Amino acid sequence: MPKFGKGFGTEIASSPARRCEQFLDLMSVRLSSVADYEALLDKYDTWMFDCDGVLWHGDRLIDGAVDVLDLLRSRKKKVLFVTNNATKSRKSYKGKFDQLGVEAHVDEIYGSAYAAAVYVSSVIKLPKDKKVYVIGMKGMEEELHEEGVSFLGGTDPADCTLEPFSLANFNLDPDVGAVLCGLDTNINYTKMSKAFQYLTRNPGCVFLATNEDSTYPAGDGLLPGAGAISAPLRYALGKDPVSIGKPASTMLDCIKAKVNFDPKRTLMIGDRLNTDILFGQNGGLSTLLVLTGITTEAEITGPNASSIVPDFVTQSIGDLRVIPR
Ligand SMILES: O=C(O)[C@H](O)[C@H](O)COP(=O)(O)O
Ligand SMILES: [Mg+2]
Repeated sequence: MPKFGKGFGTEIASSPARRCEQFLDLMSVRLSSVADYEALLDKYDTWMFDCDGVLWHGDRLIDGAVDVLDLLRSRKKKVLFVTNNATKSRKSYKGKFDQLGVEAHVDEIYGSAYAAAVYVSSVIKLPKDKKVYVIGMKGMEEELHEEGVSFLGGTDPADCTLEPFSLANFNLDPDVGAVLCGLDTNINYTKMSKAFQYLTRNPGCVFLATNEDSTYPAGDGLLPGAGAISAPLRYALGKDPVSIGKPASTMLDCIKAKVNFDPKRTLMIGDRLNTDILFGQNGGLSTLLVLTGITTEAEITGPNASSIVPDFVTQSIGDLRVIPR
């Protein structure tokens, strides 16, 4: 089983035994045999799946993903879906799973729109008379509504426009206490300008992002992600938002509030090192990287390998189909 290096710059221990432990601890394990995959099944009771790049590309399922999810459920494993994609609410994600013929239940689905709404209502406890200016889509609005948080912007036609933005005609809403920025395929200068006004003119207005993924794997290739949507605001403001999605712990806190699981017997499966794998590591989970999404072989092997090193690597989640039913 080929192995390759984890982090670099680790102080090499003096004793041979400790050196050996260090060496093994710094290595990922590339899964390849039925025994490898069966050992994962024995070791982990809870399986947390990232979605884009692991289960699907856009609306195109990754080959074998459904079979593996069915296998896990047949073995009484707890299956959870943990996505940074804020375009859909938990309920509308359930609709996507249904459309794709994948068994999933709303309380198994945790998206960054949900985590952001919980963060606004329960972590920063935005006062009820305050509002959120949304750069984002329906999913974000549905989750904010579900949490009883007032909002403006988002899918409002007045904001989804390519008309020139007129500052002279803009009425600043003094009740906006937060700007929440997520993946928004209707992004435009009006939304950026309004968000900028709130963040520079409303005292104490907080800058939040659902997640910071630079890109995401859509059906036919890569597209700019939520991180690319908030980037112009970061640059204009000269400050970063509080990012709520993976790798931050907020998402795991939302899951812990609803689901009992043992982190030591939980496996996080993802395609992006700096969100999914780091999220797992931050939460004390084991991590499995698949190469069907963002991360490439070159990022985990060779001289420029990332310092974020998953516990396990396999080409695709579909590889686990070899496990006998
Ligand atoms: O915001 C984005 O860039 C994408 O929605 C995000 O990368 C995809 O989320 P995932 O299911 O991979 O966490
Ligand atoms: Mg992904």
